[in-house]
Amino acid sequence: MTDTVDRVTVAERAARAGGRVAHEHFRTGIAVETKGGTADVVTEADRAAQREVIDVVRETFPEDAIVGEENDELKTVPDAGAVWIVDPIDGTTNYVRNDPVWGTAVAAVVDGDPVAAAVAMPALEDVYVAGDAGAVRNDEPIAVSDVTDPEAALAAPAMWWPMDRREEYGNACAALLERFWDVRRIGSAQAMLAGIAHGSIDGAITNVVSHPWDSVAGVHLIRRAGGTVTDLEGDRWRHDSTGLVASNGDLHDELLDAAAEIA
Ligand SMILES: O=P(O)(O)OC[C@H]1O[C@](O)(COP(=O)(O)O)[C@@H](O)[C@@H]1O
Ligand SMILES: [Mg+2]
Repeated sequence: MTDTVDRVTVAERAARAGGRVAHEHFRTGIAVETKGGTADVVTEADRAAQREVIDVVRETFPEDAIVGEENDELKTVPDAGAVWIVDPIDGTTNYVRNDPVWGTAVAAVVDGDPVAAAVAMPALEDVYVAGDAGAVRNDEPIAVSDVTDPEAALAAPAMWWPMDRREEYGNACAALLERFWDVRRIGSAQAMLAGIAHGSIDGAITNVVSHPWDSVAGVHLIRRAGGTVTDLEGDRWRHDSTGLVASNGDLHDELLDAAAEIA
């Protein structure tokens, strides 16, 4: 039986490998497809990168379940057992518009609890890893910000609200702008959560149910970097929670207040 340290090593190896495949196709004019007739975009690079991630995971953990954004992998996280969660390109809209803010996210959970995570951002030459010891970027320890004054803080409306919930999206932005210095929206949820983990962003709110591939790796990074992630009630966030409130810890109550105004 392999242990948590092996899962951290494999998460990093798989994210780097998937990210390498995606990066080979970056800024090459790859064909852009849409999912379900919406502006939700996908490319052959997403599918190829996911296959690469899964191949690397399977070398060491052939029996574990796999949740993945693309293809016909599982779409929800089983409650029991060891599971890998893969977003081959988080920020595909950025990717197809030649913006370097996108990443390959890999998380490992056991019985619903994250034990390892890695987010590779090859176009920025950054790799984030969270394991038992803490969180690192390019092997250097990272930590959440020490901003305590809301009026000096940067916060993000997180994830995505469908067209029939745009009023809530507006409410989230308004609630943040009333309290904080400014908002951030960078187009990749995992990159944004990694931003909270390394201190470039101080918090984030949403009232939607996040896709596990958009959230679990980044949530684990934030916790390992000293931050806090809860649901809208302030209870510990899980992959199936409704809503997500992430922060550097000090600003958490202020962010919970903002999140309560979304709906
Ligand atoms: O909060 P941010 O950084 O602006 O990004 C949010 C966006 O990132 C995403 O995670 C991108 O997802 P995909 O590119 O994997 O579809 C979306 O859920 C959301 O639209
Ligand atoms: Mg995604």
